[in-house]
Amino acid sequence: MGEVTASLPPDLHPHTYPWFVASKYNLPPVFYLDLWPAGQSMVVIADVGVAESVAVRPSFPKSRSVREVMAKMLGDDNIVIAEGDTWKRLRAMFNPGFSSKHIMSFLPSIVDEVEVFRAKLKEWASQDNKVVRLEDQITYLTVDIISKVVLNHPLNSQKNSKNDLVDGIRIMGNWVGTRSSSNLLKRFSPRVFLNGPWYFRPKIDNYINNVLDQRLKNPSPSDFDSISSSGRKGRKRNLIDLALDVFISEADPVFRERLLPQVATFVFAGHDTTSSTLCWAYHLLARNPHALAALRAEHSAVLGPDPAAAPALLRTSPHLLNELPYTLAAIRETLRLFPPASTIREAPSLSATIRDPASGAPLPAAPTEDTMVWVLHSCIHRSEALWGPTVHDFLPERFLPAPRNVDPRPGKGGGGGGGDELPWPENAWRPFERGPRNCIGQELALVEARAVLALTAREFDVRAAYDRVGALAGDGSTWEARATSADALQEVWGDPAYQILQATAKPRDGMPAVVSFAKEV
Ligand code: HEM
Repeated sequence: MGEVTASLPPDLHPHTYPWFVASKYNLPPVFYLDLWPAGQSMVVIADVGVAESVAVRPSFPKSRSVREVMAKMLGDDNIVIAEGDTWKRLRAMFNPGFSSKHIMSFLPSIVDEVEVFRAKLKEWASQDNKVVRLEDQITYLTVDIISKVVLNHPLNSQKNSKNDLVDGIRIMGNWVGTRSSSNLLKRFSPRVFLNGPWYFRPKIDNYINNVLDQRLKNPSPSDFDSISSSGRKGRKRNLIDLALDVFISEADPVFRERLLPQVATFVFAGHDTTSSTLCWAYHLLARNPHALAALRAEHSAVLGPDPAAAPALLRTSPHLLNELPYTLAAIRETLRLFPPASTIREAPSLSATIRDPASGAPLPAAPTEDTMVWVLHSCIHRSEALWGPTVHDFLPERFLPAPRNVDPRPGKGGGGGGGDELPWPENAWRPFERGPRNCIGQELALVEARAVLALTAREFDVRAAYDRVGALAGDGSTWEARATSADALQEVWGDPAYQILQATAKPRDGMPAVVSFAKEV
């Protein structure tokens, strides 16, 4: 392990290391990793069949370490860590609010927020070579969107980035990264205490409580009308309305107390993974001109030649978002290469339920007491055995239906026009996990990501600029506390952009980037 860590950046996300360990020692797709004293020992699951028998049938409970962190950050019994009947009731209450039809009814509000972001891109592109922290900026966009979807509350953090909710959630994300750091000095530094939930949770709770008070006093605000996906005007139901329905029908006396952690969880889980995904999408598109060209061509074909007319068109014809298969494929491919999350479970004993992936025989004794059972998306998504020799390449085509699911790059088996069919193994794409505890917000994430790319990718080139990270020193971002040391190794898979742990997996240093007006690719 020491040799592997020495060859990688010290702040690399813990979910990336096992891939390198497995490759170096040619390990099977299920193996133990003992990280003591730096962390809890774990069973790494990089086999799709075994992943299914941990997360899908049956679906084992979330691991103790995840429960502890999430409870501290967002409150006990929040939907991500709740189990049994408590979880079932919450999931049933909120599922309808995340159906694709329901999510599409929010598209006009999403487009409004993307327009604010688009104006900012325009401003940055007009300033010669300005460097921005892309992750910060996209987070303001995604947190504003989730606040509208959950609470119908305009956070306006894109226009004024400071408020207790956004600051608190971001600084606590930092706390998660530092408290799990393999650097023990960092892990036990006073900063960990000061940036932790002890200080920020009350602020976050207070902010949400104030919004909830207003909402509960006024359950039917007049600004609820929206254009539905069918084009009809109707009343949009925020997640909070769905919860209110249950409150009214069941007269639940502890409703308010239980609602707070759910709202905090939706705001947290609903912005940060989507924001990283968009950073990676811009980055990968910039590095892969063939994909950027195909994406732009699709936008022109479906949304018309004038990018400035696209926001109005999407507001009145939300269904057009479903006619962008290449854009969706590009987002799926982004999530394959840079999955922002995964699932860590607690299984009583793996031998009781799972079979050896190679022989199909029951596993020999595989004790899992006090062990994290980690379905590792970063290993499954980068397995050459599953995805073939192009596993590290960005090829959205693999997610297109036949006959378009071929490698389009010259010389790849098709005599200059592409030709090799790209594998997409069943169940091996699992960024939202699968089974009953899969991501409730996946439809929202995919709608948001498509809307952002559809309304910005044609007009702007957005490029990571790690060589300019110094220009961001002193910018007051929460990223400053985690700035990568200039002496440290700064590349993984030949890319200066790699994932670090900051609540979820985020691009290091918040992805310094330069925005310019689009050139032909
Ligand atoms: C690209 C964006 C996203 C990714 C990659 C992602 C990924 C995941 C994953 C892997 C899980 C399973 C976690 C586990 O088993 O411990 C999960 C669960 C969850 N996600 Fe997401 N997520 C995304 C966006 C969202 C959004 C927009 C929301 C909106 C509120 C959301 C809300 C949740 C919730 C509430 C759960 C827990 C569901 C349950 O246990 O019933 N996520 N997500």
